[in-house]
Amino acid sequence: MPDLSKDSVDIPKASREATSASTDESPGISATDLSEGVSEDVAPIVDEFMEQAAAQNEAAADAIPDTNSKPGSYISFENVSKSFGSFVVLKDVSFCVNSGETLCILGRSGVGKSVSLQMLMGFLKPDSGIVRVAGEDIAGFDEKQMQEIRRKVTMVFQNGALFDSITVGENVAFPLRERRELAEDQILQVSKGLLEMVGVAGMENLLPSDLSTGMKRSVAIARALSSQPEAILYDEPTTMVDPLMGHLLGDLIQRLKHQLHLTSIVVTHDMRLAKKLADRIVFLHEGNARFFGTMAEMETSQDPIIHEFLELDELLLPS
Ligand SMILES: Nc1ncnc2c1ncn2[C@@H]1O[C@H](COP(=O)(O)OP(=O)(O)OP(=O)(O)O)[C@@H](O)[C@H]1O
Repeated sequence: MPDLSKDSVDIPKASREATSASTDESPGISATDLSEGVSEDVAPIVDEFMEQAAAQNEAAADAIPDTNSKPGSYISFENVSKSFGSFVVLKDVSFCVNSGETLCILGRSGVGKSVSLQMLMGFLKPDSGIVRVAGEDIAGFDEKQMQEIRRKVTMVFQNGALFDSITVGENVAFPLRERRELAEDQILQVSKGLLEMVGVAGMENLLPSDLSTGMKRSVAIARALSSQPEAILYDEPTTMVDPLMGHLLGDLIQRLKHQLHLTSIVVTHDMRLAKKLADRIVFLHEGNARFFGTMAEMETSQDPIIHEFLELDELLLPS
């Protein structure tokens, strides 16, 4: 099996405290289970690539400084405010995501969900408050420092944001080529395997314009994985796709979390997805983080605004 690591680092097995609040942990699953269904010729290299990513993510979690003797959050908003002119979008908003956990950001249209993601990526700056990513306060970061953060935290946009003029395979290979750590044949094998893993096998030679919305999103996830990120931010991953594709994308995000110890933030209107994925939820309403807690806590909340939101969802999407 090829040694994928340029600087072969002996990463210690993570000994950190388990911080996940979810009830569906799958401790028996390893990174290699992700390559189930990947063709035999590329499975070994994909397994090794994924094991390397999982080990890096465990080491990254260990590297987050503790806060008050507790494991620190990988991502947090601390009293963040953001306005455009006189229009206040976020007012003193706080929430956090621990390493390996999934946070879902919920709320009606226009409450600042996408603005929050853009601040985490450094595309927008907060007016006040602290935005912490990978444990670091990024408020004062310049573009070069943000590029370093974007190596660790990547975003999957609604439209996939693929490069239109190059093939699907080249899109997925792009981050691998940039890193210059693999030989060309290894790059092709990893790209092929990642596409098979996310359910779009054999599409390497197509252009993004040949794909459906759901397929573009799957390819965008494969491209995100090829950069071995520590965290992925998903903007409305199941919007505008059919229920089956939505289900497949949800399952994929879930498997990546468990098998790669990926930290995830999912902006969604899809309560079924939130129920499936969220360790915690932040519910934005009129500029405030109206609720921050688990789905079970949200469902038993006495807050009339939360009630109304959940009831409306039941009406629109009866189970
Ligand atoms: N760059 C910008 N300049 C001015 N206003 C902006 C900018 N970006 C976002 N806004 C405004 O901020 C508000 C929040 O936008 P945002 O896209 O975060 O909403 P959202 O919660 O993601 O909504 P949706 O669920 O409809 O996508 C909106 O009123 C939007 O018009």
